[in-house]
Amino acid sequence: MPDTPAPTPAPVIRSDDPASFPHSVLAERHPALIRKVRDATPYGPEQRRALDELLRNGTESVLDPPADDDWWDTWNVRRYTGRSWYSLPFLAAESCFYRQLLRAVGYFGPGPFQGVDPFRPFKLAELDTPEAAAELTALGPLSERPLPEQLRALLHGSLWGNRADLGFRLQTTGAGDSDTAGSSQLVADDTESLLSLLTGRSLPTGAPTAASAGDRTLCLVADNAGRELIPDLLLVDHLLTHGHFDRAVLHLKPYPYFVSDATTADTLDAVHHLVTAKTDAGTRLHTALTEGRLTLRTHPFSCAPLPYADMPADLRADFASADLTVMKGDLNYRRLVGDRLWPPTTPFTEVTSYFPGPVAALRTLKSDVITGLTPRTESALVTAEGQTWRTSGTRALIQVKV
Ligand SMILES: O=P(O)(O)OC[C@@]1(O)O[C@H](CO)[C@@H](O)[C@@H]1O
Repeated sequence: MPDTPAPTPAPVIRSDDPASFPHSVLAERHPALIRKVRDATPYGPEQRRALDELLRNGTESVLDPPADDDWWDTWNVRRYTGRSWYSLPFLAAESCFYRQLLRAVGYFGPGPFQGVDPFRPFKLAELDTPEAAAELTALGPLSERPLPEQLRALLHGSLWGNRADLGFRLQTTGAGDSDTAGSSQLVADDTESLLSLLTGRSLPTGAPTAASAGDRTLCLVADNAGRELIPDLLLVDHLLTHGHFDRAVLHLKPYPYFVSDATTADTLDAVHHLVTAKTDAGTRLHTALTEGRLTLRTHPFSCAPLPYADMPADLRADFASADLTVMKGDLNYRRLVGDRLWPPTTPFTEVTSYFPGPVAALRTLKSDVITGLTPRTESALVTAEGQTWRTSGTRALIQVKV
């Protein structure tokens, strides 16, 4: 079991306040997701019964972990047995829910549905949308722009690709499709520092990057499949193709999680999609995979209900050996800074100081946690919107810790 995180003054986010965002996730989003999963795949009576049971007793009753699944012991979550789901840390409650959902559909087997991703129908549909096609069409004109401009556009494409994961759309219908990226401001913007780290130049402050010349490794901790993973892969392709990194390691989920989180199968689907669309990037990514310049990692901790501060030694060593780790998305952000109600002006660099090496967060704001705002930004947001900016998915940030 990992070490317990150091005590901190900021309270852990829970779901027990009925007016809170986390409560709505457990009370509304999870039941909606069970129904969607039930409708999307012709599961047999056994799996349907288990899904109905989860719907009936799921988050409304107390936590009842199965005796024969050691995931609950590995991450020390069996200690929550008999407690209301709403009393758990939000991160743990969600993680336990996804574990129960996968068990209900027989994902862990044995049986005919072993390894069948209940979210795959939604993920594949994502790749088939007119919006996804338009994004690929835009690659042509982009390739004629100067390289620094391309990199900046691909970086922001990867950021805004996180705008609306499939789970998010269950609750805020349509929010993910509206063109909010252009009109929204970044609430924190370390783009210049990140570009320096990505290209190996010295930082705008004049300080040299930690990266040495040559032999550079990028870790990209992916978030969602489909329309987020495609721009992530395009960014990785650009960085490898133009010599900014020699190797990239893509961290993925070992099995389906938080609806649309990317797995190995989703990554292969995305690369296949890029190849079928006859993009040069697709061909290059395919080759990079076969040559080992792009490698895939599926560490079990990626589906653990814990913050990165508790990561095991082997994962820590992975990140420590990278010249830069890029964390994509809201869930990774929650795990990176700790899923706590920090005062919004708490420095990002302080809460991530434990991280072994330079790390960047690219995230649209879809949950309460936030760090690294200036007092001015915070008060402007609150004056304009109260607290809705925290969870609406219309704001974003780029933050860097060197
Ligand atoms: O990591 P992602 O895909 O950007 O976001 C995951 C997410 O939708 O899931 C949680 C609610 O289920 C929220 O915290 C968050 O907005």
